[in-house]
Amino acid sequence: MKPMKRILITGANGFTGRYLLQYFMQQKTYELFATSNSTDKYPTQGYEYQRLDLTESGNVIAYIQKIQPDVIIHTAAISGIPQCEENPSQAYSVNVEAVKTIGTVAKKLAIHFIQLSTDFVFDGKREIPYTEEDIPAPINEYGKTKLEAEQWIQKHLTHYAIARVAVVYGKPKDGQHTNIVEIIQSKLSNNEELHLVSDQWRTPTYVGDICQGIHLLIEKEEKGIFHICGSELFSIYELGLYIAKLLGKDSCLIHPEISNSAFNAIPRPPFTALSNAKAKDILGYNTTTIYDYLVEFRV
Ligand SMILES: NC(=O)C1=CN([C@@H]2O[C@H](COP(=O)(O)OP(=O)(O)OC[C@H]3O[C@@H](n4cnc5c(N)ncnc54)[C@H](OP(=O)(O)O)[C@@H]3O)[C@@H](O)[C@H]2O)C=CC1
Ligand SMILES: Cc1cn([C@H]2C[C@H](O)[C@@H](COP(=O)(O)OP(=O)(O)O[C@H]3O[C@@H](C)C(=O)[C@@H](O)[C@H]3O)O2)c(=O)[nH]c1=O
Repeated sequence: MKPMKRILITGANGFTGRYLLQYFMQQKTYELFATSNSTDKYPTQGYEYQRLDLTESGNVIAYIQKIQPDVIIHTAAISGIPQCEENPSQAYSVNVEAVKTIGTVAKKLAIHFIQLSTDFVFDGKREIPYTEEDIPAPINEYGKTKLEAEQWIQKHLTHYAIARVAVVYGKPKDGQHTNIVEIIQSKLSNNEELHLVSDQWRTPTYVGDICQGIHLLIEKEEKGIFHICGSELFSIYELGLYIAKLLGKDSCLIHPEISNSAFNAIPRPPFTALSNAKAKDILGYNTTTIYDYLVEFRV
C-alpha cells in the first residue's frame, strides 16, 4: 500500500487554514500537520499541531526538516489590509520573508509547495476578468507583499502552485475574522443598515471551494498560478442586494457608497474579477454559488 501523503498546513488557526485542515481530515487519506502563530485554538484529534512563528527562520527550517512533509499548504499571512498599511515591515516579514524561508526548505526537500494568494495583486483598472496571464500591478502594501511572494516562488521553485482566491466567505469560528457575506447576512437578519461599496467588483470565493481546488492541485500536481475563486461577479453593493433578495429581506437597509477618504479609505483595486476558466479546464474545479451557500446549504 502507498504511504499516506504528509501535508503541513500553515495558518491553521486562520479562517481558510482551519477549513483546509478539517477538509483534509475528512478525506482520511493524509497525515496532517498544522502550525500557527499561537497555540491550537480549536484542538481536536487527527493532526499534529505545533505553535510556530514563521518569522523565526531557524525554528521553521528545523520543524520542516523534522516532519518531512510531502506537501506544504501555506495559508499563513498578515491578511488585514489596514494592518499591512500600518505595519509594512511586519507584513513584509510574514508575507514575503517567511515564504522565502519555507520555500527554500521546500526546494531542498522536494516538497510540493502551495501558496495562497490574492486578487489584490492586480490594480483593478480593467473591465473584464483577469486571467493567470495578466500582468499584476498591486496598489496597496498587502498586494505588493503577496505579489513579491508569488514572484519569488515562480523564480526559485519548480514543484509549486499558487492559488489566487478573493473575498473568501463561509462560517468563521469564534476568534476568526468574519467576511462580507456573513456581515451582510447577519445585519439584514437583524434589520440593521448596511453601507456597501458600489465601485469594488469581486468574484467571491466559498472557502469549501478553496479546499476542493487545493485538493485537485495536490492530486494533479499541476504547476503554476490558478485562480481558485467563485464564478459570480458582483460589486459589493450588488452582492448585498442579491443576498437581500435571496433571504427575502428589505433592500432599503442597504446604502451604496463610493470608496473615498471617508469610507473604505485604504486604496483597494476597483475591479478584480478573476477568471477561473483555467482551473475549471485543467483541474476540473467546480464552484459554489451564493445561492447554493445561502439557500441550498441553509447556513
Ligand atoms: N480572507 C480573504 O478574503 C482572502 C485571503 N487570501 C489569502 O488567503 C490566505 C488565508 O487568509 P485568511 O484565511 O483570511 O487568513 P487569516 O487572517 O484568517 O489567518 C492567517 C493566519 O496566519 C497566521 N500567522 C500570522 N502571522 C504569523 C506568523 N508570524 N507565524 C505564523 N503564523 C502566522 C495567524 O496565526 P494565529 O491565528 O495563530 O496568530 C492566522 O491564523 C492568506 O494567505 C491570504 O493572503 C487571499 C484573498 C482573500
Ligand atoms: C465591512 C465592509 C466591507 N465592505 C466592502 C469592502 C470590500 O470591497 C469588501 C470586503 O471587505 P473586507 O474588509 O472583508 O476586505 P478587503 O480588505 O477588501 O478584502 C480583501 O481581503 C484580502 C485578504 C484579500 O486578499 C482580498 O481578496 C479581499 O478579499 O466589502 C463594504 O462595502 N462595507 C462594509 O461594511
